[in-house]
Formats: sequence, structure tokens, C-alpha cells
Amino acid sequence: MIVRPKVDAYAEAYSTGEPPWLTALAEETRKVCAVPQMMVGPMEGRFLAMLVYMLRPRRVLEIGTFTGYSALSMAAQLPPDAHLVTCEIDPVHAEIARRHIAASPWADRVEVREGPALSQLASIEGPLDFVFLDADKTGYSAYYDGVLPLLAERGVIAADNVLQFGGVANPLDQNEDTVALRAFNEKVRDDPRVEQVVLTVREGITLIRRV
Ligand SMILES: C[S@@+](CC[C@H](N)C(=O)[O-])C[C@H]1O[C@@H](n2cnc3c(N)ncnc32)[C@H](O)[C@@H]1O
Repeated sequence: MIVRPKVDAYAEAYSTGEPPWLTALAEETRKVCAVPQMMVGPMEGRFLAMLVYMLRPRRVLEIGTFTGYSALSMAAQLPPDAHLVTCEIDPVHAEIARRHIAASPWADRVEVREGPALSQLASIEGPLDFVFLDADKTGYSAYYDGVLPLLAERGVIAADNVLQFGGVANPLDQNEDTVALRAFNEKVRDDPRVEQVVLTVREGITLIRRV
């Protein structure tokens, strides 16, 4: 997180709590996955749910399912006729996500597609009303290029982890993901087709829309 832990804890305490079905998913993820902190967690989960509530999207695409925490956070706020496709490369992650989605009340609205997200993009139908980018950071630039032409006129892309806990602002941080995200942030900033705002929520989230 970028904000001080005490302030972050305060913000979480005064936000609506995590629903029980996500607590069960999070508990299993912490038990069986090597990097459970890949889940967006309660605060960002509530934030995504609020965005979906406000946007009322019909078609949602997520790139980077992991065990389904963000997908189910969003699904709970989808209108009944909406559809969320979420892409995941790892079969173990996809299996956990599918099981929790099947047990949820939103199984009819959420589809997990297994395999590299970039090759899935060819079969994704637009227009997309909301896109959540949260897979491999070195792939963001290609995902952005792939989804922008599919974005609805009033569609929004949310790109996660764009500040890497602040690493992007530290020139000494030459980690591969940080370098890729710096390049991604520059690309979005310099793209005349879009307007964007970089938020300091958790590891940083950029909201992008077409102009
Ligand atoms: C940060 S996690 C996603 C977290 C998830 N949004 C959540 O809140 O639980 C990133 C996920 O992207 C997946 N991934 C990595 N490279 C991918 C690719 N090329 N195509 C699809 N998924 C990929 C990883 O296996 C991992 O499960």
C-alpha cells in the first residue's frame, strides 16, 4: 500500500466489509496459493464493486483472474443481463476461481477462459463497458493495445498495480515489472485517444476512458 498502514486500516474499517463468500475464497487462497497477496483484497474489491455499480456495464473483461476475488467482487454488482469474461493462464488458479464462481449466485454471469490472455483477446466480443487489467505487468502494453479498440464509447479501463508501491517513481528500481509499468504509464499519458487518472489506491490504479 502507498498510504500509511494506520490510515489504510482506518479506511478499511470505515468501508463496507468483505462479503462472506469472498472471505471463504480468500481463506482457501491463503491456504493453497504461494502468493495470496495477488488478490486485490477487501478495499480494492469494494472499489471495483462500486465502479461496476456506477457504470452498470453489460460486458466486462478481466485479464488476470487468479482465484476469482476481483471477478466475484465485480460480479456481485453486475446487472442481471451482463456478462463478465475473465482470463487466466494458470490452470490451478482457474480451477479455484471456477469452483467459487459456480458456488456463487453469479455463476450465470461469469466465464473463466483459460490460456494466455493475449490469444484470448481475438475471441473477445466488444463493445466492452469495463476492463480490469491485472495479469503479468510486462503484458499491460499489449493488453491495452488489444482492448482499447474494443472499448465502448463510455467504457472504462482500470489498470492495477501501476505505481508498484511507489517503485515507478524511484529511478533506482529497475525490477522488470516496475520498468514495464513505467513504460505503460508513459504510453497511456502520451496517448491522445484517452483521458486517465492515476489513483494511489493500494498499489496504484489508473482509470482510463476514451476521449
Ligand atoms: C495479480 S493476479 C490477479 C489477481 C486477481 N485479479 C484477484 O484479485 O484475485 C495475476 C494473475 O494473472 C495470471 N496471468 C499471468 N500471466 C497471464 C497471461 N499471460 N494470461 C492470463 N493470465 C495471466 C497469473 O497466473 C495470476 O493468476
